[in-house]
Amino acid sequence: MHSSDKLWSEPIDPTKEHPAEGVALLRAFCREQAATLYEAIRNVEAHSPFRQMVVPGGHTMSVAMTNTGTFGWTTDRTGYRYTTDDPETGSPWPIMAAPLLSLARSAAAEGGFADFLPNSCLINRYSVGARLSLHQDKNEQDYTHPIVSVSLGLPATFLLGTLRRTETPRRIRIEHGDVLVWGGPARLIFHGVAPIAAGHHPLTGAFRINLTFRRVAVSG
Ligand SMILES: O=C(O)CCC(=O)C(=O)O
Ligand SMILES: [Fe+2]
Repeated sequence: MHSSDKLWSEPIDPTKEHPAEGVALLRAFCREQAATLYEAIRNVEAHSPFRQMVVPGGHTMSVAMTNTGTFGWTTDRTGYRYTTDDPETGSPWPIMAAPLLSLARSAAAEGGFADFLPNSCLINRYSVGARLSLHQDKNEQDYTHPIVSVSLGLPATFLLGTLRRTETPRRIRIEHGDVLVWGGPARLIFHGVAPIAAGHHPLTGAFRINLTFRRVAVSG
């Protein structure tokens, strides 16, 4: 039996950890709603498919991405940006579904950031071997709002760094249903994801899915 097969019958025991100042790790916070969240993701994917984007250096990312919300994060050879339209379809990014928005808001509040109103949700899909190198989230222009980062499906090793790129990040195992919230003094921490190990998850199959909710400055 896969260890992940047990997930649905295990008692839900959410716990809150504070791995660093301004960082909250909400264990199993959205496990009960995972199927509803995943349905919303599948609906986004039907309109704006996952795609592997190219970074300015010319390298193709191993993570496949799409977006939901008013603004979607994209990259191509010319740089990183937020757009209101999906460059692949020419249509606006799909509207953020109510269960996604309410999860982001409640997780932020639980993490100490009341009244978070995200207008962007980047959906990252990791297959075996996919990774995200150490980076800061700094394309949003207004850093008073936190980041809410939701994990579904296969587990991952999250690399939790500090405000300095050269400091060795802590390795934190993140599981299906866990939510990480960071902001305030931690808003610009370096972070990343180690290569995903092969596995099978009853909800997402061969993938890990991450939802990264942000509030992007509307003008400027
Ligand atoms: O997949 C994750 O857990 C992190 C994603 C992330 O850091 C990002 O999309 O900026
Ligand atoms: Fe990030």
